[in-house]
Amino acid sequence: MQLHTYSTVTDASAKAFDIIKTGIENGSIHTLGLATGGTPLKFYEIFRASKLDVSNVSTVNLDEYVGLNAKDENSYCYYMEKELFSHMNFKETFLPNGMAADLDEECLHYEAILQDHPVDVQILGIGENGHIGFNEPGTSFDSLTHVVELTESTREANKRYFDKEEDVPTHAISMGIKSILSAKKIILLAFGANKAEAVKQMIEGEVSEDCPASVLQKHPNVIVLADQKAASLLKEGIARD
Ligand SMILES: N[C@@H]1[C@@H](O)[C@H](O)[C@@H](COP(=O)(O)O)O[C@@H]1O
Repeated sequence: MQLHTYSTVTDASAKAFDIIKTGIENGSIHTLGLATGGTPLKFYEIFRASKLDVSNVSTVNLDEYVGLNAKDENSYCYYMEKELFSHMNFKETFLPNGMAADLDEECLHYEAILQDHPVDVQILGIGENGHIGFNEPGTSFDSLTHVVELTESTREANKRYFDKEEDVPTHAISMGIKSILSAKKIILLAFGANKAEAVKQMIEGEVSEDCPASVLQKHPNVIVLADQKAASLLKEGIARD
């Protein structure tokens, strides 16, 4: 795992975009894995301002809430349209459908989409409890796309986006840990002091299902782009550049 620390979110996000831009321009990125949440907002701002030609690029998103439709401002589908897709010319864009009548069927369907669109670079954020996508602590490292019951801590952390806490969905569809690890390259963004403990567990902790992000230690090509606050609990002297 490589770690790069930056003094600003903008610098770290610009680095993430540079990597993506290079890959798209040299033809090595056919499918881009995308994430939602507060963390990648600056990255998307830089991305959409670039007006990069992405007509040969497909995207797959990590997750979607169950029960929110594409017009719901809190759905990840709405978020992606607003922050990125409506500004760009992607070939095709995929998210799990949280409104599917048969959610288990939708998980299989989404996994088939992933098989057809192997992810070249996956953008990831990290939850305060170490979750990636919506894979909460305890999720099997062998998991594929599945329906998740959100933990109280995740619902609490995400309630800032909703009018009322009871509006926060209780379930989501998420790519599994195994699905995420099949990406050829992973760029994890982590910003803010509230992510410092999760970043420490991810990088220095033992690889354990108690911290889903720790599984990234086993992936051969992971770059963590963190601000200094998120990296503040890491041991002095840990490799960084
Ligand atoms: N499902 C998303 C994740 O994909 C995201 O990485 C994480 C952190 O969110 P934020 O970036 O808002 O801190 O939690 C959310 O629940």
